Amino acid sequence: MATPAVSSATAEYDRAKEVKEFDDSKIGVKGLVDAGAIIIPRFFVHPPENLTYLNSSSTKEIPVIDLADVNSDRRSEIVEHIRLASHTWGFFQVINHGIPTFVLDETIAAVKSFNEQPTTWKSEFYTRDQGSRFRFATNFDLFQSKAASWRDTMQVRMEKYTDNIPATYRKEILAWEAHTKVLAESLTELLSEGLGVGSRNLKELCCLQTVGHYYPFCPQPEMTLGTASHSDPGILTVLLQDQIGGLQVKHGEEWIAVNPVAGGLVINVGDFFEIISNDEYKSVEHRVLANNCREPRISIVTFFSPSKMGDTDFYGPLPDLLSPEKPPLYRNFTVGEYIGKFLNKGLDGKSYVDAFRL
Ligand SMILES: O=C(O)CCC(=O)C(=O)O
Ligand SMILES: [Fe+2]
Repeated sequence: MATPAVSSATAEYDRAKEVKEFDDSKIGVKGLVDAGAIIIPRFFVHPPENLTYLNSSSTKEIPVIDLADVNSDRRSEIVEHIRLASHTWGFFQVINHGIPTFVLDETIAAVKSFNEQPTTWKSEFYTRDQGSRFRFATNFDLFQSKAASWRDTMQVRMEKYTDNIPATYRKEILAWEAHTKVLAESLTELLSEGLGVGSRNLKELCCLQTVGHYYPFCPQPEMTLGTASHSDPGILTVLLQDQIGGLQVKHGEEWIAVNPVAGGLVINVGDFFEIISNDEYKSVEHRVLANNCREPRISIVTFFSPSKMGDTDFYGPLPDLLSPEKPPLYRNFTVGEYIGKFLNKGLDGKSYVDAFRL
């Protein structure tokens, strides 16, 4: 008797069960590696269309911008450099940004150390509870995405209280956030100058959220990703990576490696900035390859997002940028409407800005 074909519904069911078992184990991807996995669970396998150009051979590089003389008569030159980078790439790196090297090193060390604590201790923090100020989990979109990615993430939600951050790492994370906030404000100013609009509105707009990613060695790096392709939803992102590499940014049809620059930070424009700049700045898709090194890859990412999230707080292209020749390219919308779309679908390769395009 012929074996009945497995219906896709059954396959979906099995997948859901396996994902849940993994999530319930609270061991994270690192736990799988520690247990000696040489084959990745099938729910981590990405479809071929996600895995194109994994070994990108392009020699192009995103711009590296030196901020050392930002308060000298070179300022307008730097503003133009940043404007152009944000327009054509949506990504650039900064050096001499004012954050001391020891702060960068200690932040990376703290995230590494947290992830390398015994699984039983770490699993106490493993949760998907959005209300929790400090948490740890494999992929925030594990249950929404079509394929899981080979990384674990700790997430800090900054508010008045910081006592949920484990004491051992509190000092490092708070120092990183304090420094990054100053840098992001100064970048927002430079980006506003590039648009020819005042920066006050944007500065007031921002609240921040930090994640620390841990990409352990992946035994089958050609079958999965570390982070699936996406664009960041917020205004601006500041990203600190160690020396392993693997971050790639989409440029036309190509994937370009964002190679680590010693002491540098990666800056990228988020979807909100693309919209309020009326497409002057681009929010660009990026992804991280599954790590094929024995050494884990660590990155710390701080997202600056609109803080006013009420039902009556509308966002859209900045009125100063509009004229009869330059009509708005987007309708106005609330942050809630936007984030709802993001959380429902997870990282699925493209941004949601088109949902608001006129
Ligand atoms: O780990 C990285 O380098 C990038 C992560 C990322 O794109 C994100 O968290 O939005
Ligand atoms: Fe991102």
